[in-house]
Amino acid sequence: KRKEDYKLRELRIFLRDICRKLASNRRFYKFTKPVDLEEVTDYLDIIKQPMDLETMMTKVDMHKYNCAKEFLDDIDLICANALEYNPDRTSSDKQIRHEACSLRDHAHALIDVEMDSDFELECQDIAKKR
Ligand SMILES: COC(=O)N1C[C@@H]2C[C@@H]3O[C@]2(Cc2nccnc23)C1
Repeated sequence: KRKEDYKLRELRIFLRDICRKLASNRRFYKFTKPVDLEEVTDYLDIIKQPMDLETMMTKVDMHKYNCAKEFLDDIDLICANALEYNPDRTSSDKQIRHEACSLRDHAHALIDVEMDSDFELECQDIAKKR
């Protein structure tokens, strides 16, 4: 329906801005592009559903997100993947796990601050029907 499509267009504009802010934060550099599978040859043995911020920006443009919760589910996937692939008590693993938790918390905080909660509830109703 036309009114629903206007709401989803507003959601896409909002999600592109969130994605841009996260991808421009140097702390989240490791999460901006897919893990290089030629460099990290065992990555897909461990991580069954890779995700990154560039892929998420493409998904926004392809109308894959019908509410902010679906967007945050992919942010949570980026974080869970990093915790799973980098579990050791080495400083490098600890650092990427910290960065992943920071990405997750920043994303949820940005959406809670900038998103009208009634608007998200309307989007979640649209998402259920699609
Ligand atoms: C989201 O990013 C990650 O989970 N990782 C894990 C990989 C292990 C380590 O760091 C990553 C990239 C990399 N490339 C070459 C050699 N070693 C590494 C980034």
